[in-house]
Amino acid sequence: MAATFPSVSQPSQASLTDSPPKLTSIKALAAELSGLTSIPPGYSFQTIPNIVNDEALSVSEANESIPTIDFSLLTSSNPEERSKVIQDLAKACQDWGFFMVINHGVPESMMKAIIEACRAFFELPEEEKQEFEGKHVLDPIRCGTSFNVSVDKVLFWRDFLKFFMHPNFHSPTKPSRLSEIALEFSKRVRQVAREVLRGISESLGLELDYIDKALDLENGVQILAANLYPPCPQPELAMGLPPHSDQGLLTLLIQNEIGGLQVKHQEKWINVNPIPNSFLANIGDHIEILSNGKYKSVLHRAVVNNKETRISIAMPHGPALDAVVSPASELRDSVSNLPVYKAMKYREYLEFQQSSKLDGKSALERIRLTTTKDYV
Ligand SMILES: O=C(O)CCC(=O)C(=O)O
Ligand SMILES: [Fe+2]
Repeated sequence: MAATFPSVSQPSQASLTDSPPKLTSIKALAAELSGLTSIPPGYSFQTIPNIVNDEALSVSEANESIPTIDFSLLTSSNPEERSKVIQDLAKACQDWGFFMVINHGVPESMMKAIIEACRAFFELPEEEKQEFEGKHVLDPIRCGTSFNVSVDKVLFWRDFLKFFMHPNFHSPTKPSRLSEIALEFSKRVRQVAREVLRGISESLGLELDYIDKALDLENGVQILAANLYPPCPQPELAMGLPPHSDQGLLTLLIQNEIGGLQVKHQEKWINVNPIPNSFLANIGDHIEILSNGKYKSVLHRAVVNNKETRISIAMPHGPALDAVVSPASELRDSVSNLPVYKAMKYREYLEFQQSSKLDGKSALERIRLTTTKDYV
């Protein structure tokens, strides 16, 4: 659907004409607003509890305690090194759900090239980007603004481009170099994700290839989700992306040098500034389901700033669309042996999460089994 902004979102004191232009991206709106000091009311979370108000008070400046995983040790032939990194991974997943992956072997030049190619996509004329405006969450290529303009009550200060890179590779045809760069990059990143998932499998006490086989990762879904957050005149009132967890198994994220990602850890928002040339990895809802809650997906959000454009590229890696995900029987509670989550096809979960309001961990809560009648 075309993202025609509601009239409330038009800038009140802007030099816009009486019939407001059809703005389809926050990039276009930010350009319209240039030189102004306030945002349109349709972007203000000021009156919405728990979004920008009280939680902003507890932002911690430090990110040094976010764990680091040395990827090269995951493929080490030295059993001691391997067992140490599996323990590190178990601790990172249990304590944080987030970790930085270093020494992963993906060339830095490739990481920079994909960020620049996505930036070039966002800089295309609005009409050209609209060719790639998907209608359905499972459309292989989709760009737009906010999260889901048909359900977002307040709009997010964010444009996005999403495309499926696996099991079938898709990519916008413009700018011309994007497709070639994304194809090569997707293969390299997928190898990293699968190796980390093998490590996670082992760290849970499962067979190395348990996740791979149980969830048919040969046909696993790999998406590239590029996010653009232009400078915002009132960053304290707006939000790039609200608190949410990711749906897949493992997301690998890269970004330009501008901060904005915050991770919720022990009831505090922690600013994350990834180490250059690393991937920021996080556990998605489907690891929480598979591990029956032993590893939990973690809330994170993107805040905006008034100085520079931030670009991030999140690459969620999930099960195959038709894989049914349920808690591994090996990991169920040893006393009651009950699964905590309902079994569900990945496709259905994706449709649900992506078509509703992005709201914390509400998608996962929907399949949580809480009463004995749930089990019959
Ligand atoms: O921009 C960011 O750092 C966060 C992006 C994100 O959480 C997502 O795309 O799921
Ligand atoms: Fe996310």
